Amino acid sequence: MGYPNSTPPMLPEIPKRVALLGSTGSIGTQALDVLRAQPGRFVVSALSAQSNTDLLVAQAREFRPAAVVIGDETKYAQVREALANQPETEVLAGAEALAEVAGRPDTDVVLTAMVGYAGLLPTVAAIKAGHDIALANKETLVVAGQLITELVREHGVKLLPVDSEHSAIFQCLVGEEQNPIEKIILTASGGPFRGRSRAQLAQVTRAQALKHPNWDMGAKITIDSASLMNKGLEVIEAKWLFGLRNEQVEVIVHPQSIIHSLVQFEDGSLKAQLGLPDMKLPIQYALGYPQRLPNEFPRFSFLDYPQLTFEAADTTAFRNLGLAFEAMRRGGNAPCILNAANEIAVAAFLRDEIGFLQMSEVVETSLARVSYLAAPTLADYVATDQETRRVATELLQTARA
Ligand SMILES: NC(=O)C1=CN([C@@H]2O[C@H](COP(=O)(O)OP(=O)(O)OC[C@H]3O[C@@H](n4cnc5c(N)ncnc54)[C@H](OP(=O)(O)O)[C@@H]3O)[C@@H](O)[C@H]2O)C=CC1
Ligand SMILES: CC(=O)[C@@H](O)[C@H](O)COP(=O)(O)O
Ligand SMILES: [Mn+2]
Repeated sequence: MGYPNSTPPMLPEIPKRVALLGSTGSIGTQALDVLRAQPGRFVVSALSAQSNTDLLVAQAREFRPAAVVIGDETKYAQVREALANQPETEVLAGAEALAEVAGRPDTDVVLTAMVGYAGLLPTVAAIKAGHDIALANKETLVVAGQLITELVREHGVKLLPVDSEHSAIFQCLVGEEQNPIEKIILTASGGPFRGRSRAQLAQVTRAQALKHPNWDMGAKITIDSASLMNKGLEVIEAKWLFGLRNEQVEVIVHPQSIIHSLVQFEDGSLKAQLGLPDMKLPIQYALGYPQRLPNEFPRFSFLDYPQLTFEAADTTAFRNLGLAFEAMRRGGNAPCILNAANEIAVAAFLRDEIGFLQMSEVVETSLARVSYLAAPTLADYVATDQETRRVATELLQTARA
């Protein structure tokens, strides 16, 4: 007996064409592992990196996409030369080329695995071209959630979450189309500094912040996890992905990162998705959707995790989570300001220029200083991002002087 109305999983007749933007990063390389393990189901139409030319070239040689984009234009010649004997792969450079490639017609789904605000314009181009989006780049929805979700509806494309919590919620919602959500509960690991006071957080180092207890991720998101800004960004991401009112999104700290998130329906029933902390599953689910593809990923055992624990998030010590909730409630361009200021602050922390707590100060002051817009256009978001980066950079310079 199978499920009612079920059909057996079948190989698609034509492989799905995947444009993988940010292919050299943590999500990008894991996505290529997923594709490699599913021969015949997927082909890679495009790959991109910002500066890691060696890995981008190696990936291009293996996957033979129609296009590769190197973000850093000074590295164009190096990539072009390395791929000179591969005429089927066009080499391009720069941010505009990335958006142009994201909108090419030789693609079915664009996996946005680049980090930061840089995800916004390629995602807009991909949606306008009618491509489904496998969204790892949460900053896109934080910056411009309303605009992106309107574009998604207008162009009739799918917005498939890759972020583990949002994938969990998405998986819980399959088959529940008739049933409104009462609330969602996003789980947070609490990061490496869970339980620390503000006085203790003032002393933590970059090296400590880069050691996430459960996940191996890129540097920016790892710092965001340590400061709980990651959870704040995910709250805003969830609001837009699932069409929720602000008060329908909650956060609970769950240090083991086994329950990836939960949905509560109007009858009080809670559904959760569980698994080991491994991004390959949400990446594969988004790319294979609606199919669950067989794989060899390690399996979860309850006996290895006899205790799954929960606690409240400390928004006094971890100011960023409260700031993100405030930005979500203000709406308009406030989340865009939050995001840009945070990107500047995290980069400064990673350069050892500011302390851990100063990151929240930069975000809070930027939110107070940059002009608020209630109904921003795409051009307004671009301008807000630039203005906030200028303000946040000035704040850092003043603090150093
Ligand atoms: N890592 C994870 O487990 C998870 C990540 N995410 C989200 O996925 C996204 C990617 O994260 P992650 O893989 O960890 O990040 P990484 O830093 O590991 O990788 C980022 C990728 O984006 C490229 N890149 C960097 N800057 C730019 C730019 N300005 N324009 C275009 N491309 C750029 C990098 O190229 P290069 O290598 O050349 O620098 C690299 O390919 C983020 O939005 C993150 O929040 C969400 C859930 C989990
Ligand atoms: C893997 C993933 O989705 C990350 O966003 C993860 O959620 C980070 O963990 P915390 O932010 O909960 O520490
Ligand atoms: Mn996440």
